[in-house]
Amino acid sequence: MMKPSNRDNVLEQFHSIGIVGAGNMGSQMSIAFSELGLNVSVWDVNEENIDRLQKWSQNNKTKGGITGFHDINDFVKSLENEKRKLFLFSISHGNPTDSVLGMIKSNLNDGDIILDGGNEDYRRTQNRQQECEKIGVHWIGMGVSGGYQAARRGPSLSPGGDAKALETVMPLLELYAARDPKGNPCVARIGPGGSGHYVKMVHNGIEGGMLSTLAEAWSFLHNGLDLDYSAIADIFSQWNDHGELRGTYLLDIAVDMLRAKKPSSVQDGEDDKKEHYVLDEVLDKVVQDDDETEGTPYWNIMESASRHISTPTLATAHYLRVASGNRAERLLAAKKLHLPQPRPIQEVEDKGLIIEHLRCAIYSCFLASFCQGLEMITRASDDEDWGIDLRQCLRVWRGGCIIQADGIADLLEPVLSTDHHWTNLKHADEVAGELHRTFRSLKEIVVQGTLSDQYLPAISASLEYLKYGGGTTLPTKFMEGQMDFFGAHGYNKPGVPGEDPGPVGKGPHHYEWRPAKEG
Ligand SMILES: NC(=O)C1=CN([C@@H]2O[C@H](COP(=O)(O)OP(=O)(O)OC[C@H]3O[C@@H](n4cnc5c(N)ncnc54)[C@H](OP(=O)(O)O)[C@@H]3O)[C@@H](O)[C@H]2O)C=CC1
Ligand SMILES: O=C(CO)[C@H](O)[C@H](O)COP(=O)(O)O
Repeated sequence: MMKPSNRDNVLEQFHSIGIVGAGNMGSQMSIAFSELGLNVSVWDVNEENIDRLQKWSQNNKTKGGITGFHDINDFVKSLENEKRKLFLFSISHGNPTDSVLGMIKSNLNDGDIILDGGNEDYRRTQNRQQECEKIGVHWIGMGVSGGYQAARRGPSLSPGGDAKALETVMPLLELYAARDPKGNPCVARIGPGGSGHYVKMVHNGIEGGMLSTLAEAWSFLHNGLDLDYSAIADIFSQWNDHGELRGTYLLDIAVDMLRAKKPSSVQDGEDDKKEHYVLDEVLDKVVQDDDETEGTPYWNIMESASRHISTPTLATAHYLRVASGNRAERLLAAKKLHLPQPRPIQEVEDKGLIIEHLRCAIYSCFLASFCQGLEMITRASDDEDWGIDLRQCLRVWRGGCIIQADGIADLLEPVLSTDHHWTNLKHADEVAGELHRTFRSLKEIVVQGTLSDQYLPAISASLEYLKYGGGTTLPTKFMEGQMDFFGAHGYNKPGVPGEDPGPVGKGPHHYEWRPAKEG
């Protein structure tokens, strides 16, 4: 935990910060930094956002104060008195970020630092780093996790970029970041280049796998076991309290979400003394990405495919979202397909036992999501020479972020604390032991769920991931034969040294399975 004297030292170095963007995240970051004692200047292309924040600041005095600007040049000028200007961007990724950089670039000086706290494709981050380097400015791609509330009380941060610039800003970031249960700040220097944004992208991939698994579990309990929201909230609360799923942020918020009720209005067709669950006014459409407002799950899929990492839980979670987003198309397909809908599981002898299987299955899927994500990070770090230490990723994810899962972090911490270079976490005895132990439950849930037509995309993808990711004789033997038949792609032979198992590489053998007809 940072001592008060350290805090004063930090504030001696950083008097002010310029925040670009006053939307969900930027507005709360502005308040947080002014509460820490910095003078906050803030600009947003959307003037209403600035006016709203300015009004808040007039009614709520903070230590440092907040000054909103409509004019971007005045905004940059307000930071001129500092030894170096420090900016924090929190706006839409891609072209909007490029356009704002373009607007302020001529007013930047050698030594200025820009923290990009939005989500971003790491390659675009690296392009900006190169562009800024030419004028001595440091662009740091910084993953920020925990949502708008954490942006105010302290998020989990994964900054990546120039080592010296990172060293400069770390004391301030440590002051701002969330704390883990031991009081350590959830921020670490991830590495050079776009490594920080890469790690945040993977965080969001794991987040997707966990979100889908939990949504499927909620539906299983509600439709398959006929439990009401209040009963499901109680179950989630127990799971979050102790055992392998303890300290899982998404379970924690699920409990409150399942209990949230509001008065029904006359427009709802109810009399105004009645209440309804807020969840019941939420449609099943997840539209981010479908409407181009996000990119992280999509980047995850592209990344895992291009780096040859099998990430079915993360990918399938995203495809569920995509299918959910286009509800009109889905409803039309439903009319044509006439498929059975999720229904109560028949002849349940022991509901408690199924619920316990479900708990273990969720744990297995969460663990599978972490394995897939961490494997992506290792591969990218090796390819890009980033030297990412997985322990630091885990440290950043210990508190304040969406994928906080104390039980899983406690399992992974000793594994990652060894010097072993983990390219595949299923090779770790502790992880493999847990995946083995929970496998039967995972299978049981997929079987029971399939028989009663539950939705199980991430859960069944995790089961298959474990089956084929740890399989000894896959059906791909047949696939490889067919590919050699039609494409002369070559194959490796069983039991031949250098081929079995051999490196990942094209086999030297070809067979004329059906000799071509002459003439
Ligand atoms: N919400 C969350 O939980 C988290 C979000 N993030 C990331 O943080 C960033 C901000 O997210 P959030 O605050 O939720 O988003 P908001 O939509 O609330 O805010 C985005 C801001 O960017 C502005 N913007 C859009 N286009 C441009 C442009 N061309 N030039 C300048 N500004 C522009 C928007 O203005 P306008 O209103 O006019 O569109 C808005 O003020 C995103 O990159 C997001 O991925 C990261 C972690 C968590
Ligand atoms: O970054 C986040 C959380 O960590 C944001 O909430 C983000 O908007 C989530 O959306 P997506 O799943 O589309 O990335």
